[in-house]
Amino acid sequence: MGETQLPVSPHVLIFPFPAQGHVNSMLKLAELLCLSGFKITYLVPKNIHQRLLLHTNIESRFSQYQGFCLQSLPDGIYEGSVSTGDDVVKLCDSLNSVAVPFLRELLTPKSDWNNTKSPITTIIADGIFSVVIDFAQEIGVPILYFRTISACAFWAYFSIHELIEAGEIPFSGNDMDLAIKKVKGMEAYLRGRDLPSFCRATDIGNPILKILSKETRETARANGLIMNTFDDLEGPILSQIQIHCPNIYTIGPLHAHLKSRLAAANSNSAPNTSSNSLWAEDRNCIQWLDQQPSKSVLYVSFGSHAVVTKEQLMEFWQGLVNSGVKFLWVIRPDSIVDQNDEEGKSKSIQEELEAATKERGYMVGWAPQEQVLAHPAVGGFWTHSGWNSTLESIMEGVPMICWPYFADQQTNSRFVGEVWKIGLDMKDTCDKVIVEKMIRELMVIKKDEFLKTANEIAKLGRKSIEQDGSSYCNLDRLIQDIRLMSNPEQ
Ligand SMILES: O=c1ccn([C@@H]2O[C@H](COP(=O)(O)OP(=O)(O)O[C@H]3O[C@H](CO)[C@@H](O)[C@H](O)[C@H]3O)[C@@H](O)[C@H]2O)c(=O)[nH]1
Ligand SMILES: C[C@H]1CC[C@@H]2C(C(=O)O)=CO[C@@H](O)[C@@H]21
Repeated sequence: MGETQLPVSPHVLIFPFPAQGHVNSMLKLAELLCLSGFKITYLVPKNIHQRLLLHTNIESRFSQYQGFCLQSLPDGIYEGSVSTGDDVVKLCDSLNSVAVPFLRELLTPKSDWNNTKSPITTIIADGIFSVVIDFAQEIGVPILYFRTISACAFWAYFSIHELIEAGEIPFSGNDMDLAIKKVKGMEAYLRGRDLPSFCRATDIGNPILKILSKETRETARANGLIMNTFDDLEGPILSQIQIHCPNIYTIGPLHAHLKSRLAAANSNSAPNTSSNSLWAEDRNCIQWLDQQPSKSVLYVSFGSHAVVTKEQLMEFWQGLVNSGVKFLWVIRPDSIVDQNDEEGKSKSIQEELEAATKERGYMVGWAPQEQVLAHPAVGGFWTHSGWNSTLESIMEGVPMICWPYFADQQTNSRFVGEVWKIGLDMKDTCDKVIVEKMIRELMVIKKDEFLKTANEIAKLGRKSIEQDGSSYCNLDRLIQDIRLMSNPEQ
């Protein structure tokens, strides 16, 4: 009589690019998979590991799931700021050289780690780590990619090859408004200035342009592509991507999807906060918001990489104050660039602004953003158009002013302004006069119009994560596929 084998329990290794926007969404996915009983090993550099322990409730949150392990990478990974293409290259290079040898040692059948844990049955790697595809194929473990950006930005990156071939990049003149024709499906509205910022390089040998173009093309080699978006938002672009990467799981917006699945698992009681912040959140701003009228406050935040000069900061501040609209402004401690040599001076500028702002606004170093955007007093979001921020704003029906800083943000902001029509794209030139004009347009002159469209899209987003919605079904399919990967014979 043959022995019946017990099904192997899925154990997923999740490996995000070590930056706030990536760690955040991939940790939300980790928790969703934990809810299905999967074991998860979540791999981050030591500095990110420490910051998660310091600023979030990750330990208590994940203690309810058996088999969640926050695993540190060894030393040798670039820990400096990531605000330019060169910084990104340094970080990618260090990860590529440290991570694979470490994984090889960790996952070797004889390692102590492997003997105390069950074997890894699937790897989910950030969609810019093709070295991990090579490694996964070498050890025979299925690999899924998770690209944390929008489908529209992904598709623009994917098309860099065609853009170069057609001579659309590098740009031949100074006209950034010239229509771009070689990103299929976006011919009607994409201009040079809307391509991911690294496409502005004057030389096709530019390292970050080469890396992101190559890494994006490699996606087709993974067993599937997970995306934090929903079909009703980016359907036509997803169809373009699907021609090259047929197995796509659109399961977003992940922050809202996790909230709703946690509520269902806990019989609808409000879930604990799932903050994944790498900075300490200043929660006092919620009390300040409680005192403001409905939809009256503009929330201002530029995410985790953007930096501004002192001059830019002053222009922004004057535009904000002149608009007459109240604001809640996040100024990250490390976000003013000329701080290094004159730290005392910049600090005093920040303090000066804070003192002068008391009448009209409130400033914090880092906010509980999801809660802020859900607050009834918030009527607009001046954002850098990072993809998590964009999705969080969309789900709360909050219209946006976009000031894209780098990478995918240039493309996201075009979609917000021109395709979804839920905000204004303020890219490239933004002095105090433009800032004031944009704020008044969003928060006063066209307020009702923007709120109406934003609410319509928010409704579609909510529908996608309800039972039988597209993202809900795709997450179930992903869970099912990971189970099958663990038990290929069944
Ligand atoms: O005061 C703050 C500011 C931000 N956040 C959170 O931090 C995250 C920021 O993510 P995102 O809006 O995506 O911006 P970045 O941190 O800049 O994200 C990087 O990663 C994203 C996903 O790949 C890209 O879209 C961006 O361009 C890239 O800069 C969001 O979840 C916010 O809720 C806070 O909790 N408090
Ligand atoms: C620092 C940025 C370079 C590329 C990464 C990215 C992507 O997936 O293309 C998006 O935003 C960033 O955090 C990364």
